[in-house]
Amino acid sequence: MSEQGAFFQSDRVDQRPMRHALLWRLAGYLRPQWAALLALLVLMALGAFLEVLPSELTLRLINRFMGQGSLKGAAPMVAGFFGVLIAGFLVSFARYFLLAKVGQKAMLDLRVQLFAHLMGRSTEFFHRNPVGRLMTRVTSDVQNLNEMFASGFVAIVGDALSLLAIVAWMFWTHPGMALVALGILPFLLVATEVFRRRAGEAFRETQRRYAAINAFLQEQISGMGLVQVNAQEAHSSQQFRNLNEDYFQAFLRTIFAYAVFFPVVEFITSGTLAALIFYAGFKLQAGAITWGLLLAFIQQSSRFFRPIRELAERYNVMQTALASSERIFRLLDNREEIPEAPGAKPAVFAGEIRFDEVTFAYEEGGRKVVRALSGLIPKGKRIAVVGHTGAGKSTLINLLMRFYDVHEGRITVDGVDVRELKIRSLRDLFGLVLQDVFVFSGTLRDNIVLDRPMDEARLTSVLEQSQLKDLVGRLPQGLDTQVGERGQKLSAGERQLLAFARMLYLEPAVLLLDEATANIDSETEAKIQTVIERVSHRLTTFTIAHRLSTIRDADEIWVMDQGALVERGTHDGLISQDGVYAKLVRLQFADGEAA
Ligand SMILES: Nc1ncnc2c1ncn2[C@@H]1O[C@H](COP(=O)(O)OP(=O)(O)OP(=O)(O)O)[C@@H](O)[C@H]1O
Repeated sequence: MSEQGAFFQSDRVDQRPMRHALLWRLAGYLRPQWAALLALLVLMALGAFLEVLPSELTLRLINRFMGQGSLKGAAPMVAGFFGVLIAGFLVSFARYFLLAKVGQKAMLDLRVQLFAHLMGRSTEFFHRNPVGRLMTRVTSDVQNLNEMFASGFVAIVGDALSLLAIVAWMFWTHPGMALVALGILPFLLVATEVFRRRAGEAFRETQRRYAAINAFLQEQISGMGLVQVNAQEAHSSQQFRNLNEDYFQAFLRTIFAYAVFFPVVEFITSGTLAALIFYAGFKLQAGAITWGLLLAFIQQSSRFFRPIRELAERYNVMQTALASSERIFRLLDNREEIPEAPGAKPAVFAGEIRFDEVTFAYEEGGRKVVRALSGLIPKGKRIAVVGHTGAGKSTLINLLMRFYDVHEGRITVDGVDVRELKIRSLRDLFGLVLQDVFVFSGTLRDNIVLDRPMDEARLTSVLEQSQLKDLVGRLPQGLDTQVGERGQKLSAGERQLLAFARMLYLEPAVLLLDEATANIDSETEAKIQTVIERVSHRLTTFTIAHRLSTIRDADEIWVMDQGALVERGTHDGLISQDGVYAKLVRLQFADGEAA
């Protein structure tokens, strides 16, 4: 299956989800706005009443004044007629505004809830769910729900009230004529049902194709550099073209269904009008009805068809929205999170962090990435981890920070299992500097301080310590320089220095460092080394080292191989052992790096 195919598959939901449960849950988002909903109901009832009133007035005006051959005394009725029209306008305005407000407010709550929920998911969850798909949940799926609130739920009640008012008026005025007008119903229902089936599937297909275009765009634009470097432009353009062609075809099928449905409804409507006039002709001849009544009936009949036609359209909107809500609720029900023990304690690090026979695999029953690893990180010491690519070094950081939980063994901070500690306080112990530094769009200052309280003195000292002072001095707007999305305006080395500044501002107890392997010029490299030197005198450091030259002074070096700790000791000790570490050093030396 193609990637897009997989995307559709994963986004496809049962078209017949448990509707009642879904609707009930959705209604929960409207419940806090019960007062506005009540007002809407009143407005809709009023609107339905105001819709039949003009016909009643027409009937009376014609019967009374056409019969008497003069318009004397008609002024109050005509004024009343205009009054009703103006009131109808005002009610319709208030109804529209309130309806949109209720829908948007519900969406606001849902989007905020979704984002908060996303922030609570585990790292594993994000590894398994592509960004594009999660974006769709919070944006277009929520938008579909808005359609449902705006033109679904509440509007259906409005349509039903209108229908009720019209039918009631018809029967009250002339039951015989009402029955003729209602004779249209079976035909209209059959046409609507056929349309609903045809258009419904085409409409959902359009939505899926549109989601695929979004997902493709998201991926391609984020990876545009790679597309251009690998001369993939033509291929990508073709893929994009294919996706759009699919969307176009699906859209045409939807439009076809609409294009057939509306003329059919017009035809049925005209037929009914003809029947009504035919029937009324006999009645008029017999003097059983008046001209006014006939005209008022014709007026109401055309109003009567509108809500029915709209109910058919709204059905499709409801279907799409239900599918979206199913996906949204599936996300909201996702419980993949790192659990915090009920009586979790705040983390205190005064002595040591210990890995105790730790074993871990990323997937249940999968390959063990860390195997029975034991080791000690004493406060104030420098521990370095080395090993081949994929040996499991970064995984140790993931476990320390509790992005994942160990499967066997335990990790303790001053003797307390990390699973017994408050997650926030555990993570606050660590200052993380990874190879791939994430920079948010915003200023340099925002990126260092993040959401922590602003402290100018501390910031100045941090700039000094992290060797960022020169860079800030060179920039025309200094700390207020916008760094661009993902920090594009900074070099890899500058981003590293920024990560150090961010970490130092946090004042953590332990520095977790995954050394950058990216090409950094020797001047920046030297700066980074100076920062590390300074920091390591104050903090406990746990470094994943790629350049072995940088860890000669480490208090202990852990050598990992396929998840296991195979050697440990100081640089000199390990060199004299002439084992794996000595071999790694020789290899790097041969590669041209000073060992
Ligand atoms: N999220 C993940 N899901 C599944 N497997 C993973 C995940 N992250 C890492 N792995 C696998 O776990 C193993 C160890 O990865 P880890 O990142 O710890 O290695 P490393 O020693 O840090 O490598 P490098 O030096 O290249 O950064 C690798 O084989 C990797 O493919």
